[in-house]
This record gives sequence, C-alpha cells and structure tokens, in this order.
Amino acid sequence: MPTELDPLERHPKAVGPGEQMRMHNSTCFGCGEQSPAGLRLKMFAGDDFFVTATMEVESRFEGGPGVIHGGILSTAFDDVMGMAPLLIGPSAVTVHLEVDYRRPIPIGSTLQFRADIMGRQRRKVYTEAIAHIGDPDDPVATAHAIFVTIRAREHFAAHVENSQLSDDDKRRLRAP
Ligand SMILES: CCCCCCCC/C=C\CCCCCCCC(=O)SCCNC(=O)CCNC(=O)[C@H](O)C(C)(C)COP(=O)(O)OP(=O)(O)OC[C@H]1O[C@@H](n2cnc3c(N)ncnc32)[C@H](O)[C@@H]1OP(=O)(O)O
Repeated sequence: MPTELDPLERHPKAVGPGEQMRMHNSTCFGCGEQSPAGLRLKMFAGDDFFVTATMEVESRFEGGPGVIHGGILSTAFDDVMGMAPLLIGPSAVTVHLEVDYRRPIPIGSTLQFRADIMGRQRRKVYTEAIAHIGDPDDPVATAHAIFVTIRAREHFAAHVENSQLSDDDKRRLRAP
C-alpha cells in the first residue's frame, strides 16, 4: 500500500452504522436476493470505515470433503470488501484480490466477515478483511484487495444487456 494516502471521509449518503447495506445489484452472485444460486451474503455497515457480513456455509459450497471451496470463499471476500468503498463514495470494482486460507471451514458453519478500508489514493481503495466462525482473534481466513472507483453507468453500459435483471430494471439503469 502506498504511504501517501488521501483523507477518508464517510459519504453523506452512506447507510448508517448498524444498518444493512443496500445491494449494489440484486442479481449479484455474492449478495443479490434475485441471484438464482448466489451466496446470499447479508452485509451491514459498521462505524467509520468497515463492513460486516454473515454467510451460511451450505453443502452446495463444498470443495474438499465437508469443507468450503476456496473459490467460494474468495468470492465472498471479494463481495464483502467490494461493499466497503460505498461507505466513502462511488462504486468500485476489484483490480486485485488475495486470500490467505488459514483453517478448513466446515460445511454447516456460519462464517462472519469484517472488511476494513485501510486507505485511499486517488481512485484506488485498499481493503483488508477477516473471516471467522466465532472468534475474530482466530480468523479462518484473511484477505486483501484493491478496488478502483468507476462511473458505474458508463462502466456497465455495454454489458447491461447480458444481465439477469428484468427488462424494466435494465431500462431504468440505461435511463439518463
Ligand atoms: C448502466 C449500469 C449501472 C449499474 C449500476 C450497478 C452498480 C454496481 C456498482 C458496483 C459494483 C460493485 C461490485 C462489488 C463486488 C464485486 C466486485 C467485483 O467482482 S468487480 C469484477 C471484477 N473486476 C473488474 O471487472 C474490473 C476490470 N478492470 C477494469 O475495468 C479497469 O481496470 C478499471 C476500470 C478498474 C480501471 O481502468 P481505468 O482505465 O479506468 O484506470 P487505470 O488508470 O487503468 O487504473 C486506475 C488506477 O488503478 C491502478 N490499478 C489498476 N489495476 C491495478 C491492479 N491490478 N493493481 C494495482 N493497481 C491497479 C492504476 O495503476 C491506477 O492507479 P493511479 O491512480 O494511476 O495511481
């Protein structure tokens, strides 16, 4: 992470501490309620610059026998950390993601996440996160990511047509 960082300020329209974060996209595989086979992550804004989330480790997420698939866990980290930039400003997309897997995560457990913004420099937002199953001081996995802020309408304009969103929702997103 660079040493020269811009000051962090909570965005006036960000949801309040303790409130559920609004889905960035209802058909998102990570947090969307309309995603047919998604992770259904529930995210909450914390104080200052962090987000928390919970996820039930369902048997359909199995990788090794009886434990979560590593790719599913990295997807969850991506989505939880991806919500954190919304506390300070516009939408951002992942440009870099790294995960450290520390312990096997059993099917049937409830994973709890916390993602913190570590700093911002121009359009880059640096985040770190932990996942635990009861003891935050003994995380089962940790992650770091860099997000870059975007103008969402422009960024997705050429791709909205491929979305699972309803035609009405797509029309709304395309409206000026
Ligand atoms: C009409 C539609 C409306 C829709 C509304 C819906 C709202 C939804 C909103 C939001 C969704 C949030 C979703 C969160 C949860 C899921 C997160 C994901 O899974 S995201 C999917 C995977 N990620 C991508 O697909 C990115 C692909 N990459 C890109 O598109 C480009 O790289 C982009 C736009 C991110 C940047 O490209 P440039 O041309 O604009 O800018 P440049 O100059 O290249 O980079 C800007 C800065 O970032 C650094 N940078 C770029 N890539 C980097 C990297 N890999 N590592 C480190 N730094 C990097 C550069 O060095 C530069 O830094 P310096 O300001 O000069 O210091």
